[in-house]
Amino acid sequence: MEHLGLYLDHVSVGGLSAVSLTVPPGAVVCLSGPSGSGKSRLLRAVADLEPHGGQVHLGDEAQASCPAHQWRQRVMLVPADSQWWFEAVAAHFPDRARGPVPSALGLPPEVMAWPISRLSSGERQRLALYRALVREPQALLLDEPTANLDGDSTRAVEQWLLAEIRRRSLAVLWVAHDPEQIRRVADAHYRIRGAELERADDRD
Ligand SMILES: Nc1ncnc2c1ncn2[C@@H]1O[C@H](COP(=O)(O)OP(=O)(O)OP(=O)(O)O)[C@@H](O)[C@H]1O
Repeated sequence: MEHLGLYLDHVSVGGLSAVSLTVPPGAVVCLSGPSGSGKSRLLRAVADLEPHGGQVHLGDEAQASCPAHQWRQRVMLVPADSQWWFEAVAAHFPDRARGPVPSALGLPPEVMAWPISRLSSGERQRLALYRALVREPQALLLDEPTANLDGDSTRAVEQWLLAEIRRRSLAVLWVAHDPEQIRRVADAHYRIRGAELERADDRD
């Protein structure tokens, strides 16, 4: 598969104006900022789920010239609260992914047979990440992907995600609050300050 970067060119949504940044293929760009500063809305704009100003490109393809459902398949949002439609976990996965889930997720082999209703928030979050990856996107938009996990699970999921991101050369925008996590996973880190994004120096 072709390796494509994600490019935001003067994207404006809500209180954020003119956000420009580049996410190279295989790289993680972290976004942080106060609660309510617009991180989730920015991800939704990049996923073409929210009206916005400016342009987003995946490689040389413009979001505006791509049908929304195709764009969202290629630039996939994993929201903080994942949505599930069917009763069983397996029904949300293609046949080829209904076997055992990766061991790094810390879930038992029978998880695919479980009803969605019994999943804990952390189990849902890990399965939502796996569901996104098996759909083979080219870019991932992760909204606090480990928010419901304990420290050990967080480390395991981070390592698994990073290995998949490198192996698949995915361009990744990753919203995170924890400075330690940002240090571990980010190739670049931007912080929202007021209406703007500023490059953060992680030694401060
Ligand atoms: N569709 C919408 N229309 C108008 N305002 C909205 C809409 N969606 C969210 N907002 C507002 O935009 C602001 C930014 O919301 P957003 O969810 O992006 O924040 P956030 O930075 O992700 O916060 P948190 O860290 O708490 O998740 C909030 O004040 C929110 O109430």
